[in-house]
Amino acid sequence: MTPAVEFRGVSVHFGATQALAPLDLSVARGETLALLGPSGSGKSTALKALAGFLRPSAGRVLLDGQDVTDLPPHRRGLGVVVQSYALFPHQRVADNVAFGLKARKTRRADVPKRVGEVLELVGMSEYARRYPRELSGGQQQRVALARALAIRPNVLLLDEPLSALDAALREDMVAELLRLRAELPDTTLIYVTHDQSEALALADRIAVLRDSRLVELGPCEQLYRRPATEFTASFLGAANLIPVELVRADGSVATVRLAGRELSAEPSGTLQPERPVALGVRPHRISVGEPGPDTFPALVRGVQWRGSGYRLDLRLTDEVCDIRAEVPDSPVLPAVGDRVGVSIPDGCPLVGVGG
Ligand SMILES: Nc1ncnc2c1ncn2[C@@H]1O[C@H](COP(=O)(O)OP(=O)(O)OP(=O)(O)O)[C@@H](O)[C@H]1O
Repeated sequence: MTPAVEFRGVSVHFGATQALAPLDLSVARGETLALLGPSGSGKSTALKALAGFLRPSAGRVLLDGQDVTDLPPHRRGLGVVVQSYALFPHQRVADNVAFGLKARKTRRADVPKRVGEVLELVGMSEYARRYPRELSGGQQQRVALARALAIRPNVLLLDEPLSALDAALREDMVAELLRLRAELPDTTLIYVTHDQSEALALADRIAVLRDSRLVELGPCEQLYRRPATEFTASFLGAANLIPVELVRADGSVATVRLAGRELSAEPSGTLQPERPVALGVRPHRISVGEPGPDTFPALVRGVQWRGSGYRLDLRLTDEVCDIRAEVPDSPVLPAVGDRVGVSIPDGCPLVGVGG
């Protein structure tokens, strides 16, 4: 089937700076793709090239199989929501939402009905006559969404849409977006974020960007459970990367050695024979207890209360490797300076390091 969105070798330069290395990426109709990466990794640049806000230095952008590289933004038929809601302050909510419809010369008589429909969709019907300043941040963001949806776009682009909101509101908005998602099954959604939990919650697939390059692309669960690169492992879920020695690799199972003990691991991606490897261990999968013959000796270097549990900063003493553990609240909690025993489960992903 023809992809809804296709980047074909799209690259962007600003003078000598490469903001986006040649990107090849297809997004299916109805799919949600998250572009995830740290600040400056090229996410917004990719989105702007797609929206037509900047012209690629090379490559083509296709929508539904049509080359739109030379079309201005308003002729691409995309819905766009950016971080700062960019509502018109002197217009009421309903007029803000109607803006795109009028610009597209929608029949006058159809405008109020369409505005009503999308305000209903985002749960803002009662606020149609308010001004943006009379709304909370979350409500303004809903209006911005309604405005983008009013033109019934096949593709909706969201650039860090929740980053101006506080943590609790962000979580509510993720739930809202999921509900909206279910109501618009044919709309393709491209969601730019540096927040891995938003990407995991919303996306079907995640494209991980680093230093202007796509480093990994795949379904959320695959990237989380079997990241192919150390970067994805550490960025998506903040895995500890513990250097280990590869004893043998046999398809989907490998045996590794850490501090003289063997563990089984799951190699993801291709392991290069000469390249060092690391075990990607999520902080919540590490357990901490009394030192014993089946545990790795460690020194407690930091204890932080996190409400629902504790974060422990530990040094594996045999390996001189620092790791983080997240442990539930417990009556017997280690203190800084304590010597403890760390257990690492079998089956953690094994990734190549460097290169
Ligand atoms: N107009 C510009 N002129 C020069 N360099 C730019 C311009 N826009 C972006 N860049 C550079 O291109 C690179 C990618 O920027 P981009 O905004 O796409 O990153 P991002 O991943 O969206 O970051 P953030 O999460 O901080 O928004 C960065 O190194 C940035 O400094």
